[in-house]
Amino acid sequence: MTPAQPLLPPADWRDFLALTKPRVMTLVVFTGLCGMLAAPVPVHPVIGFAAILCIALGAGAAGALNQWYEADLDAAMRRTAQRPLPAGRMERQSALHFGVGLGAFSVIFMLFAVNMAAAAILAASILFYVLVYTVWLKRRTPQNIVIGGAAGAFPPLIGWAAATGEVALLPVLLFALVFLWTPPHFWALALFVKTDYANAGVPMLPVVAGERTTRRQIGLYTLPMAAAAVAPWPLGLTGAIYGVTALATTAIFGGMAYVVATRTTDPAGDAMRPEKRLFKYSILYLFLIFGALVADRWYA
Ligand code: HEM
Ligand SMILES: CC(C)=CCC/C(C)=C/CC/C(C)=C/COP(=O)(O)OP(=O)(O)O
Repeated sequence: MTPAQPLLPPADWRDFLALTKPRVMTLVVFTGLCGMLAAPVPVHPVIGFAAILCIALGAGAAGALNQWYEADLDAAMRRTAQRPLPAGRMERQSALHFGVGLGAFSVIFMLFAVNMAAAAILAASILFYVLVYTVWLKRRTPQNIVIGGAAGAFPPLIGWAAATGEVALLPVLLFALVFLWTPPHFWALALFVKTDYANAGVPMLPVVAGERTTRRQIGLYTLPMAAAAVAPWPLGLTGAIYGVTALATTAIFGGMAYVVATRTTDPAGDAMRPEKRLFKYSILYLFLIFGALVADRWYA
């Protein structure tokens, strides 16, 4: 008979918050909010608040279920070893119950307080992140983040659907923008935390295909991403505030991606490696471009 495992002390609220990956969630919520505010239909503030709350809770639930499933990987990586499960501050079961409960609540609340379309897309994005990305693809293929990254591209569609009850060309282009943005965003980071993924046995592109291929792929994905970013203006879906901001911020993104794509060695003395600069800018970029979308709708 094996001795009973000692029970962990009850986890702190901060540990439950950490399960929701709150820093990544800020951008997920922001793109959802902007998708909602860019819709041609004004939303009642209470409905709008409920929709954004549901996106935040749903994304948080997805983050918790991701951490429940991959506590072993998180334990093997320096960047993630201090999360509540690998650090031993929480039982795995607690993370599972928290994730399932929060996810179910977010979808049901969205259904009754907002509408069916928004609830259905929210449910799809939670399931996509947890089942398609985390369970199915992450440990199997370096294309994991290309396909699985679709989960993080849904929020602008959810926001739009919350306002209008349907989807349209503009939110589909916003989905495409975030979808095509994800590989440069993530692979830029993966270039400088490559050893972490190698240690954990996760087949991320720099580990499996090497640095040169990863750099080239970052450059390649940036081209259709730029097209998706700028397209709403010539298509007449937005005005010049969005168009000019998209052109300028995307040109900067393109320039940085070009440097990353064509760099072969890590030059000594470079204070910040180009891929680190691109990763940081990728986050600012989405904030700026989605912010411009709302400014364009409201002030044009
Ligand atoms: C499968 C796709 C993605 C992967 C694998 C990925 C991975 C990562 C990783 C590993 C980090 C760094 C550290 C961390 O905070 O855990 C990060 C940071 C970040 N990601 Fe992503 N990401 C993806 C998609 C997205 C999407 C769709 C968004 C939002 C639209 C996003 C927003 C952010 C933000 C805001 C940060 C900075 C967090 C901070 O300040 O610490 N990511 N991402
Ligand atoms: C609306 C909704 C349900 C959205 C959820 C989708 C979401 C939060 C997408 C962002 C993707 C993300 C955080 C990937 C992190 O990868 P990882 O899990 O491999 O990162 P890690 O190594 O830090 O655990």
